[in-house]
Amino acid sequence: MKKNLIAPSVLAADFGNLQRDVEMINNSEADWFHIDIMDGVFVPNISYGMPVLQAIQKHAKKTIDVHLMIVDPDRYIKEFAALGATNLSVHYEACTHLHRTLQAIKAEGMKAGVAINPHTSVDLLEDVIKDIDLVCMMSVNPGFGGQSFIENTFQKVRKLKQIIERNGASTLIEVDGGVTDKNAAQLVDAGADVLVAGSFVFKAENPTQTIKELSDLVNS
Ligand SMILES: O=C(CO)[C@@H](O)[C@H](O)COP(=O)(O)O
Repeated sequence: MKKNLIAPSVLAADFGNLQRDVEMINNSEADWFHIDIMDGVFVPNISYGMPVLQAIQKHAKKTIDVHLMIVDPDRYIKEFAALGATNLSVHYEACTHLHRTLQAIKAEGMKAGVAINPHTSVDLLEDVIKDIDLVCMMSVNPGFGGQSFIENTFQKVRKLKQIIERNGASTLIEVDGGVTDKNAAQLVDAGADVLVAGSFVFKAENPTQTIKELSDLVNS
């Protein structure tokens, strides 16, 4: 049976205690670190950039999954590779030559991801699906943590799973935004492989236990 993965979103961590929260993820049953990079242009918020990722990377002992919410992401592919990113996801809506961008990410030794906004149809990925290692499906409008999950995501995940299977691709489906214990099992049933959770983990009284419960819920 495949393992469904949990990726806590560091955006919801306590930046005053960042090393503590990184160690919490290291010592938990989480699988990946999810890192949100926002430029204030592609999305109406600015998160953090290279120096913070460098600080996280110094202590992180798991896969570093970087989600770029920036315009013209090609400019920074080499830098994210040098900073230790394992996966690099660019937004479909931010790329003019998506296929070329995916090749450039892979050429730097990273897994190539494509993030899609809630309004973007999964059908647009069919012709490039075999080149995508990971689809980061946004289940909120990107830019902020703590938003409510958009229910239409379930049918998008099902449809994307069909596209992946029809094309014999091995693309992982990651769902990002508003993930909780209320929708996690249904997302995995629909075909999701990776669940990103920010507020649900970091606002919990016991984040380590919450990660374990979420992982158990989708791996039982
Ligand atoms: O990319 C984003 C937001 O743009 C997400 O990764 C959020 O950080 C997830 O946070 P929650 O919705 O789980 O609080």
